[in-house]
Amino acid sequence: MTDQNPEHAAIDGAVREELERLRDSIDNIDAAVVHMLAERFKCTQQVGRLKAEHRLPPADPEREARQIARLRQLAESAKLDPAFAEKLLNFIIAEVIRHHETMARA
Ligand SMILES: O=C(O)C(=O)C[C@]1(C(=O)O)C=C[C@@H](O)C=C1
Repeated sequence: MTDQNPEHAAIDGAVREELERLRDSIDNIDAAVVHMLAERFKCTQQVGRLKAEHRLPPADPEREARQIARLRQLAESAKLDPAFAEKLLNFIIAEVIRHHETMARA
């Protein structure tokens, strides 16, 4: 059944506009996240090279513990779920360690 009420059509239009505006912001934020991650990986690539050259272990669990504690605090003050922030950092670091291990083998 189609809605014939023109007032509803106007509301739908406003909702669609609001959705589009929010999605534009989401797309901008996602682009910023990708660019920031790319910069982070450029840094960790250099760390990986340094570690491989000097035979240092790919992972540093003490450094990770400090990063996680710091990020959880930042998340809390930003009203972001600290558990989510921790999971995200662990996910990123796991990928970095994988890269470091590949470099150490090369
Ligand atoms: O700081 C280091 O030693 C790194 O190798 C970088 C990094 C990170 O991605 O932040 C990755 C692996 C380590 O376990 C700790 C931190």
